Amino acid sequence: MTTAAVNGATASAVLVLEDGRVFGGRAYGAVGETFGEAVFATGMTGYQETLTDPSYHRQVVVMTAPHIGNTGVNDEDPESRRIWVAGYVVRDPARVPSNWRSVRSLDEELAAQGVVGISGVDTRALTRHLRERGAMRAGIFSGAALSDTETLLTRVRSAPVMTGADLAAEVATTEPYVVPAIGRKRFTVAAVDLGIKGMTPQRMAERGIEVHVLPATASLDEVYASSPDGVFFSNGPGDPAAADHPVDLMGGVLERGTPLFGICFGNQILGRALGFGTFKLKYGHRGINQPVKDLATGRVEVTAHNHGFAVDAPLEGATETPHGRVEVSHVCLNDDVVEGLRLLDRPAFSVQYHPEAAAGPHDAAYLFDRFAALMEGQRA
Ligand SMILES: NC(=O)CC[C@H](N)C(=O)O
Repeated sequence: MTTAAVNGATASAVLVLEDGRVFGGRAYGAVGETFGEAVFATGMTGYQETLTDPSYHRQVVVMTAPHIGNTGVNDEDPESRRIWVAGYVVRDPARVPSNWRSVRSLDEELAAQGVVGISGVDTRALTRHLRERGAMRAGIFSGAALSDTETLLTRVRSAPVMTGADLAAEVATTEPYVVPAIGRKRFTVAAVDLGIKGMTPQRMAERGIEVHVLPATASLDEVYASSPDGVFFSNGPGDPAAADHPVDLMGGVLERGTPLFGICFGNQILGRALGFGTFKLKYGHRGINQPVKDLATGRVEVTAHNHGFAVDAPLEGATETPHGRVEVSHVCLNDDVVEGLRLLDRPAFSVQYHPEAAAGPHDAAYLFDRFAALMEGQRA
């Protein structure tokens, strides 16, 4: 086996961070090399949903939970058609997966999909490093890709950065498709796919909504082709500051006054469409137990998050925008980051977190009901 030197010891795979820190481990999943932004995710469960969330495109995901792969891989839990993470970092992979739904091991699945990973990493030290220094570029190298640290570091430092990356169209559907309502059809929604997770249209379908999922590049005419009762903007990868087309598209929807709902990237797009800026968080929110406060009710929800950027808006009071007044509706109790926006003069709102909860707690499922109520209200 090819080995590389890390702190005088040998390793069959290395993780090289752009600031020069190197972690040794063993090849996990596919053997080779990969580059991306190193970020940590704290969910104790739901690794399949994490791996297949298109918002993780171009990111090297570090799992803080020490045992990964225990329940293997099943064919029901993926949130999209493939694994999107650019690389995967774990401490202690399951040797023998065990679950009634499991059809193969995670190691096999990563290898089959060509996802380069590394195991045996001191993920606590790595997470503390990323928390202190911030998310940064990284490379994982194993097999023939191993080389001296200087060479690998030069390559990591020439990989693309996340800031300014316009990635939605790389992961979104290229063809429109329809997710039928379950039971009686009550509403039609046009959903702009910026990297949508499969559970999102599912949660709408469960509420009698027929969802017309459209490519990220859809025009305003295409959005309105199905005569929708509401328009939805999904989660997705990349920097919202680079997502000019979705911002323009949303501006058109706001002008028409159609009920509007956005999740995660969709919240950042709403922020921009209203004239707010967005900024990069030092290390982001990625996990399934983040406390969020609904400022209108004072109620605290435990929620799923996956975001590295945030909207820059005042937490208190209403702000005048070209589309009427807006207020921050939700805030993260860990760090006061904006977690939701609500327009006061238009039927439009969005959240930075994940009410579809795949994986994660279902505290925020009421937001899909709120969207249905907005559409009901417009009809009356
Ligand atoms: N899950 C998402 O929609 C993520 C949005 C954006 N790419 C961010 O990292 O903040």
